[in-house]
Amino acid sequence: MGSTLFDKIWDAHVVKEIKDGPSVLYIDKHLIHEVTSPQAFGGIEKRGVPVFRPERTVATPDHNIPTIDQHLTIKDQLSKFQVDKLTENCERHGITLYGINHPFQGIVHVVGPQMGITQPGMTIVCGDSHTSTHGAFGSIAFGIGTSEVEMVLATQCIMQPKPKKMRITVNGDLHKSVTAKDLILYIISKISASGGTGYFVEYAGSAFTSLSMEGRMTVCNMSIEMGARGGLIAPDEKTFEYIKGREFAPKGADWDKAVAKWKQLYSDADAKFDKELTYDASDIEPMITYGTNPGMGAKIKSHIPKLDEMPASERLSFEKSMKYMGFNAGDELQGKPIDYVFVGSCTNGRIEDLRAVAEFVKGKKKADNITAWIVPGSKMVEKMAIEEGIVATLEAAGFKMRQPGCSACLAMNDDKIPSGKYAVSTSNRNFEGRQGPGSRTLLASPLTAAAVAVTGHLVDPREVM
Ligand SMILES: CC(C)[C@H](C(=O)O)[C@@H](O)C(=O)O
Ligand code: SF4
Repeated sequence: MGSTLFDKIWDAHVVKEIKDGPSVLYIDKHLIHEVTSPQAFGGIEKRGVPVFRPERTVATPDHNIPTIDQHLTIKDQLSKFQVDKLTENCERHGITLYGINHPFQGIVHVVGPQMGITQPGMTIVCGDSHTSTHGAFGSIAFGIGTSEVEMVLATQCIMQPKPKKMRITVNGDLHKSVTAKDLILYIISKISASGGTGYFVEYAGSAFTSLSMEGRMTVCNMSIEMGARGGLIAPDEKTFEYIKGREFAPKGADWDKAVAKWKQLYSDADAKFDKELTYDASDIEPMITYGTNPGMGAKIKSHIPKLDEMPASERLSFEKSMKYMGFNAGDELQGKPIDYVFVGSCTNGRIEDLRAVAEFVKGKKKADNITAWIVPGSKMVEKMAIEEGIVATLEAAGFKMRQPGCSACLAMNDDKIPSGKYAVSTSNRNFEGRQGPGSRTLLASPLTAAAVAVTGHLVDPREVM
């Protein structure tokens, strides 16, 4: 029997199998940020253990940093402490740090791919659930907890039980103006926010292979929002083209050798998955979430489910969610007034996302009732956005440009959506209070976010193009 892509990579990294227990897995790349690393460094220092392979870890601050006046000292004391700690720890242990104001700084999951650190066939971990993003390059990438961060620092390995394997195939072509974000929101709305629990997902089929690398990252990023351990896509020419020439990409003869190896990374025709799901791309339309988990999504042109359309077991939590959102079962989605638009995050804060927004709003103005924030995913994205005239276009339309970071995706800094306000957000989580206490989040694609910014209410972008 053939092997899945996941198995091929996993098996090549097992250092030791423990009978009926987890495997000891070698980790090629370890990314760290300021939130989940301080205790891990504290742990190894207490034990007097050095960082085993410091050159395999790369650090950048992203969650706690302000997105205004980054050249000044961070005002919030807790945030300053976290970011300073990361700097000190990296200095002490000889770890590469792209600190605040460094030209390579950014959200950790934007930084890895943009630097060519993320490559096919690797195992990549980070103390952050959206590490699944890197699976877009055909790698096994997943989030780990702080104690595992400590394990990786000390040994470059972790103990992991092998997840089950699921393949999600979407055949056919996506309609025009239907994006990667709509594709993944559609899948999560079908299988629910827990439908992937216990699995590592491989995405296959023309709907995924036709996506850009940015689009594939958006899809893999949200694997965790269906409860999966991670998600990956077999690498192809697009993948190689994207990596080629980047800072840490193999060069010269090493490049040819690497590509030859990467070309072996696919699931064999007779590989067996524990679960297979198949969808048709032509059924997918621009999507929006209306509730308080990413599985509560619908086509923008449809309506919030009526109570009798819900399974009886879900009605209570659905009603609670509707109360929080200030919506009613059965409501039409289009036309609902919105207060904020947030374009950014590791899901949709890359250059392609900013381009899509700029292209839509060019020559238009944001609606008066909307506050629109654009937060580039990294300094490199910010630089490109300035050079390409994207920043000028967006500012002329009344959008506020911020500096790179996680920002209002989780509001660990000052970028908070006020209580009771509605935000259409290109991020990945719509939990209660995620974007600030009492904030109400509706997840959408950058294109939908742009259309909402211009009209001031929920709208299918195709109706205003
Ligand atoms: C702070 C961090 C640990 C967290 C995560 O793991 O995902 C954050 O990035 C998030 O998106 O909620
Ligand atoms: S942008 Fe959002 S989802 Fe991504 S790492 Fe930051 S907080 Fe987490």
